[in-house]
Amino acid sequence: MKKIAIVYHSGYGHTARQAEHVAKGAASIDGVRVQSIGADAVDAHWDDLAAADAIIFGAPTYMGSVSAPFKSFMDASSKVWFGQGWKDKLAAGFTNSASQSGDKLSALMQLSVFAAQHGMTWVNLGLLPGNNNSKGSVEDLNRLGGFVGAMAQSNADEGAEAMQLSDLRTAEHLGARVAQLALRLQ
Ligand SMILES: Cc1cc2nc3c(=O)[nH]c(=O)nc-3n(C[C@H](O)[C@H](O)[C@H](O)COP(=O)(O)O)c2cc1C
Repeated sequence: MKKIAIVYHSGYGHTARQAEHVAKGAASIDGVRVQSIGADAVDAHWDDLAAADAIIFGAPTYMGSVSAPFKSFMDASSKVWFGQGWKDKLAAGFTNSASQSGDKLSALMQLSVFAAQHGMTWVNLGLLPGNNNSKGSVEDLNRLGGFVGAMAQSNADEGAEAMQLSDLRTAEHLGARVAQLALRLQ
């Protein structure tokens, strides 16, 4: 069994829903066990992260970067960094924000640099952009056109239940991709 951990923060539930779909995608692959961990509850789960084959990081984009509780988790992980305890594990990332762009790429770049500092191997989204030609639509997978990780956009005046299904399917794709790659590294 390959172990996939998802560490995420969500202030208002949108990124939590995105995380659920990353987990759903990973769990759809045989031979994989998935564990979702709230970034603010990580203290009970350092051993689980040490045992994981892959860790997928997720945070909402707040002020053009990952949210503060997620950054606290990043800083707390420096204890692991000293011993390079996550070296060569797979890593991937996802983020969600209100604007179509909203500087989500900045948050994903933070996550990928974070993974690199830990010596992890970054898994990109592996999808061509959707909704970028005259036949495209918001229903397209990867409609926001990210490459580094999975993006989702949530209207500022709506709850997580109103999130775009295409963004949730894109999250599922990322989870499944990480699980498949983890299995390839037997
Ligand atoms: C403090 C704060 C800062 C935010 N900054 C951004 C931003 O930089 N770009 C953006 O598009 N949306 C921004 N938003 C909107 C959130 O990204 C959006 O509401 C998101 O769906 C929240 O995810 P969550 O429910 O998982 O917390 C911000 C929201 C808050 C509360």
